[in-house]
Amino acid sequence: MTSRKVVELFYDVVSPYSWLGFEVMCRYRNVWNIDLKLRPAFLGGIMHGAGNKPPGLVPNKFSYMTKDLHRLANYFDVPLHPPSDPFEVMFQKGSLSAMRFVTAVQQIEKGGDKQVEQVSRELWRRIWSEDKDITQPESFSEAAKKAGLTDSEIEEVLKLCISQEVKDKLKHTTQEALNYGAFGFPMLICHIDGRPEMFFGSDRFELMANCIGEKWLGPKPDSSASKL
Ligand SMILES: N[C@@H](CCC(=O)N[C@@H](CS)C(=O)NCC(=O)O)C(=O)O
Repeated sequence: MTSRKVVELFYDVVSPYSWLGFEVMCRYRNVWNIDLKLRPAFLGGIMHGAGNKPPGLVPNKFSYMTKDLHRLANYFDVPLHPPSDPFEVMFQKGSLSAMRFVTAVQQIEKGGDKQVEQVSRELWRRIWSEDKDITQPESFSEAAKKAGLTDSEIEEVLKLCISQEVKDKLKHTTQEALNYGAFGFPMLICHIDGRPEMFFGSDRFELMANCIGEKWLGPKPDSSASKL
């Protein structure tokens, strides 16, 4: 039996704070004694289901977040640059089809989650670094190609992502996040002694490390400290 603690990361590529949390967890997955599970979900469904509103809709929060994200991009060393029209990108175009695409990638990936990791990263790069579209099939193809999927895998995923099976899977994961108490992303669930402990945000790693008996070594832990 493994002694690794299971840590689930619920995220949506529309969320810049999720990108930060995602990169940190990917850096720590071989440093901490954890089994990281990537849980792509739909932030719009979380907001609706939890009766919450995106923080960017409050003007003062929006201008604070713009500065905050600039500082955090440097601190975490993630190439985050807001799109020219964040409102259009986040609230009009949204991420439903993108998250169905990521869900479909997870569905076809057998053994590990390298492809889900790379495709998620490429979609974040498009929306939150390069100001590119993440709603059209051509955009998904480009992201998946950069992530290393073959042409036939991309064709399969593009078919799968409009299927009822994938729509239901994304709904189900989003509902699981709500059941854990989600009201926003990123959300991390640490399974400690059979109990799920929930952490919200990319700014709770020090506390989370303390709860799982690990050390927070800053945003870029030396991978030579790996326990593997
Ligand atoms: N303090 C958190 C903020 C995270 C955050 O604002 N996430 C947004 C999505 S990008 C959200 O879902 N917010 C819900 C809320 O603040 O209630 C962090 O540093 O990561």
